[in-house]
Amino acid sequence: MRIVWSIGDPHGIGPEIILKSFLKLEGSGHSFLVAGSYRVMEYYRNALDLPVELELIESATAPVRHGALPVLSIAEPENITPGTLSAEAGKLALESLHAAAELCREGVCDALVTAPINKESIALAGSDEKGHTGFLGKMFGVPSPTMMFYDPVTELRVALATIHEPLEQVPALIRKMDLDAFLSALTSSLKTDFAIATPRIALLGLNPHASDGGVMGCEEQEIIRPCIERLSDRLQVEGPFPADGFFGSKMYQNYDIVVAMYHDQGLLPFKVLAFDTGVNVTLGLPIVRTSPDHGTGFTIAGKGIASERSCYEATLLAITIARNRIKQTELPS
Ligand SMILES: NC(=O)C1=CN([C@@H]2O[C@H](COP(=O)(O)OP(=O)(O)OC[C@H]3O[C@@H](n4cnc5c(N)ncnc54)[C@H](O)[C@@H]3O)[C@@H](O)[C@H]2O)C=CC1
Ligand SMILES: NCC(=O)COP(=O)(O)O
Repeated sequence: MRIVWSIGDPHGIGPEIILKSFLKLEGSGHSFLVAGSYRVMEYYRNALDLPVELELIESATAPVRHGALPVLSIAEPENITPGTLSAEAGKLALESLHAAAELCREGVCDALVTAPINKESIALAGSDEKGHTGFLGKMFGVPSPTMMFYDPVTELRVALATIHEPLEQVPALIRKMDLDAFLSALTSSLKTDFAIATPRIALLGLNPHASDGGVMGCEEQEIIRPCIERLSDRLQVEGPFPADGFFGSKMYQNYDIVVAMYHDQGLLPFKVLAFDTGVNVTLGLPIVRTSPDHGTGFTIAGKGIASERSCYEATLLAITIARNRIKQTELPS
């Protein structure tokens, strides 16, 4: 497989975790490429004294010296200042993401692994995107890709019904969204990307205690429960479960995936359980995209102490999903 890493925010820990992941993956039989900036990669390689040979390439198909990490230069920033917000950094992050995704669309690379971007820096660069998921959704004409997190150690999977939305808008969005279509698409993606034939899905409630029969809120009775009933003969969906005890009691172990109604409801427990090893996956895109589960880590950028584990796991998962998709296309129809 050929994997492209988009460089992420050049002032964050992205370049460092890419370099450290490459040291672990070089010799794995797969090939790797960074879309971003040679100067930035060289800066972190030198500052952190990481023994990676870099090679500047003009095109993604150019031949590369054995053992070197090729870097496709998308832009070369004037200033590299770890831990700072900047429009130039945000612009490079987005341009690298676009170029890397194009390489996957063209079939030059088999999967995209994105290093973290900083949402404030991309806003300074003039973007109104809230992250990779929305950016890639627009780029590939997929209106609502699904954000899912996977921990390869515990096999915990968490998907989000709503993603980067202000909390006050969540109930209206849950009412407005097509939850049936969301769950059907989730089931299909788990089949193709994770080879789970009949995924068992747990839906969390929106309100405290899943509203205790309507005592504190009504979305469970009006939206979530009817959806589960409608789908009961087609999909394995259960709930709505009270969110507060669901993870602590390990109920999640009875399911292939947990659907949280909003960002922090799902990601808070996920990151408590799996921060180091967790992976962010975008489901529903024509290309394979994974990412570490953490952000740009500005307070530790340039210090050499960032863990590459999540980026490494994201890269392994991207390879697995790319393989699973190929296997699916080879199945008799
Ligand atoms: N995939 C992506 O592009 C993501 C981007 N972000 C963005 O990143 C920016 C910073 O977000 P924060 O909320 O501060 O989260 P963060 O994940 O960057 O940092 C949270 C804490 O975890 C630590 N940390 C993060 N990654 C680490 C690693 N690999 N090794 C050791 N320690 C690590 C940081 O030092 C900090 O103490 C924001 O703009 C956010 O929106 C956040 C999550 C994912
Ligand atoms: N909380 C997840 C996150 O911020 C990453 O979002 P995305 O960049 O994968 O859309």
